[in-house]
Amino acid sequence: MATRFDPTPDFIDMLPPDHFLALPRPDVHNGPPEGAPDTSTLAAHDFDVDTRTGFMPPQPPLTRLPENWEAWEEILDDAILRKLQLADKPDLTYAEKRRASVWQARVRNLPILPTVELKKSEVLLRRAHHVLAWIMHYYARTLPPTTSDIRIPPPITVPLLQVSSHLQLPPVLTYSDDVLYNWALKVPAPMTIVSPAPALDNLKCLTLFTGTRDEEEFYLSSARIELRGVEALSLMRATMDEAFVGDSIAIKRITTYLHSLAKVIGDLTKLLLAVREGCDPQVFYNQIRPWFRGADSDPNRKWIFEGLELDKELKEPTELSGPSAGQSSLIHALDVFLGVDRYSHASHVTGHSPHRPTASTSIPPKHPAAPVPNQTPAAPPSSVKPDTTKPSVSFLTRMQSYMPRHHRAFLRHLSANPRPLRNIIESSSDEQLLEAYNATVSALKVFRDAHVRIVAIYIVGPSRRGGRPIEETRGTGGTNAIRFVKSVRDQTAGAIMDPSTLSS
Ligand code: HEM
Repeated sequence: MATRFDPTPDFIDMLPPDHFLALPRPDVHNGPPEGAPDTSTLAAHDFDVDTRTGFMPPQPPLTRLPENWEAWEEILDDAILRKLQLADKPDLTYAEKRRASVWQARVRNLPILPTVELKKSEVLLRRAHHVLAWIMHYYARTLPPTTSDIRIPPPITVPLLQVSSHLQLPPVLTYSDDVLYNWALKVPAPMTIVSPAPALDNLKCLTLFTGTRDEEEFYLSSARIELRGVEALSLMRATMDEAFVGDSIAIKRITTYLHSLAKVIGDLTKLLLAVREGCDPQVFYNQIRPWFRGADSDPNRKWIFEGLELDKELKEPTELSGPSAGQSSLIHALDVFLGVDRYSHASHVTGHSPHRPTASTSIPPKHPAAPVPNQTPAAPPSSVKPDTTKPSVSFLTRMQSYMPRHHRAFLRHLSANPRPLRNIIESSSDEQLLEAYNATVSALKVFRDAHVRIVAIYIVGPSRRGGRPIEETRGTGGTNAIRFVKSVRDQTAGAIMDPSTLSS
């Protein structure tokens, strides 16, 4: 959001103590000495949020690691080339089984490549996480369903856990691997000093499990939402600037910004629904989605990370949900900015079925490298019955630990806004401002209405055809899918403000 520049220690000293550039970077491992700026990424100082591409990187992500790590790239290429199939595919042939087992043996025989040199570059680390997590999901999902445990071999465990620890991400495929850092331009951009934002129809993906257009469109629908959402981020920033001024002109401007924000959210809804144009629900449910499943989706098999003893710094991972767009920082940012998060992220919105807890319900949300952010006090609307399941951390809060650490820091910064929007509305007694706020929250609720429809089309419908009961239909993030997305939608509606809350 902030313009990029190169802060020097002198500059840092001149900043007010609460300025975001002066804030400590609590989530950086082995960071710079106290008081010195962190230059571990080009964009560290602006939370890696770009004015043109938002939470997506401004340059297309790295497509291949340097030669030292070519063995990982090759084994991923090989998985794609062999067209590896899901082990629980109903009509799996002998040849397909054989291809998978030969590939798995290659993975087990890989050398354990050192990761020290990767740690010099955020871009290398991201690509390494992408490649290793992709290999791990290929490996786990091609193991015969009869295998008692899913054992991840040391050549994957050791580097994946090292890289993940450095990035402060769980060692599993995340939204950043399959959306944020999984794109390239179809037609290369013209050479200019500042590259323009990619056009929404000029994107393709780098890595796919199935090679289908359906899978590519599934990831790209989120990528397009991220890019269209950039205007939302700039409207948030403009609103926060006006809130600082706080006079009647500022209130009028905020009113206009909120109406614009409602329109942007309307566009996000259209982009979400457009996933139906390129991604077939049956293909999604039966061929694509099973690749994403993390440990949460394996209640009867344990995931065992072999080789932990080879590096004493490594710890048994606890956060192992599959990737979910619930990890999109953009949607979280909208929630936080609008003050909807105290409803949608409330601790009872866990997404878990009370009678059938998932593996993750027993996992405390304490991935050491990815701390779960503080909870805002829950304020559920009276019409929504709280879920009585145990875990006290909401699904959405837990999903923040799967986001790139700079984006997590951005959300934390946004939550610490000293002039929260709802307070401004309550104290302004301005009916037009209230109307604009409610229109924006309603637009977000409409987005979530559409999302409920998408989950019904892509998960509930196909699962019914397969004869599985709706109550057992899980999201890749481990939630009881339809029940959870409906609950977040209802909580969003609960944030609409009653005119009687205005001070007279
Ligand atoms: C075929 C397309 C999609 C399907 C089937 C789908 C499915 C789901 C499911 C099952 C969940 C529950 C959480 C979990 O266990 O993973 C979820 C959550 C979520 N999804 Fe999607 N999703 C789709 C597309 C998208 C897109 C394009 C976005 C926008 C970036 C999005 C944003 C979210 C968000 C923000 C949540 C958390 C709940 C909320 O805040 O409302 N989804 N999705």
